[in-house]
Amino acid sequence: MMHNEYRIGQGYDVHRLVEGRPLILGGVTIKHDKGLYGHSDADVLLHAVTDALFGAAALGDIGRHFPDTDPKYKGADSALLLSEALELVLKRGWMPVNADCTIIAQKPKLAPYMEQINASLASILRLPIDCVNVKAKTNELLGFEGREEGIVAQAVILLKARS
Ligand SMILES: Nc1ccn([C@@H]2O[C@H](COP(=O)(O)O)[C@@H](O)[C@H]2O)c(=O)n1
Ligand SMILES: C[C@@]1(CO)OP(=O)(O)OP(=O)(O)OC[C@H]1O
Repeated sequence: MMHNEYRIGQGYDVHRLVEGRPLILGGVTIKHDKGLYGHSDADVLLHAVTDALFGAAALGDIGRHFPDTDPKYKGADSALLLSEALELVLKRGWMPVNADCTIIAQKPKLAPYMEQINASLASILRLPIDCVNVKAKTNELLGFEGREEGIVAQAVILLKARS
């Protein structure tokens, strides 16, 4: 039984930028000389969105459901993990209303990829395109993001009771 009709959740993730890895953001491969390091495909945006989903449904966090000690998740496609997270949330009686996200990346310029990233995220979340918004910011050369040592993603998701 639902006590509230709506729930909000937020997610955060960071991954290191290293040479010799692809850069995948929101399920989209971005042309760049470095990529994100992780046990999985290190899709920092999808990890933040997954945590926002789990948070809104009070289901814990991504590491609880998909532990980084499990060889099963080595090189895992984070789009599949987010789809699994969505199934759990739907089974709990919730459905996403909208998602709003920010990627903090000094480089590369993400504007040319934004339409594709939004479409990819909307498809994984099974939401209309106008219910998903991804923004990009540099960090004005400040801190580890500004030094291009890593990329951060933040996400907020609203859930609505299905019944
Ligand atoms: N990796 C990025 C970062 C930013 N953008 C776009 O540039 C705009 C200005 O960013 P500032 O950090 O200088 O405020 C931002 O609103 C994005 O449209 C980008 O495409 N890729
Ligand atoms: C999905 C997982 C699985 O190993 O991906 P990682 O690449 O380890 O990324 P991180 O955001 O550090 O933690 C989430 C993990 O559960």
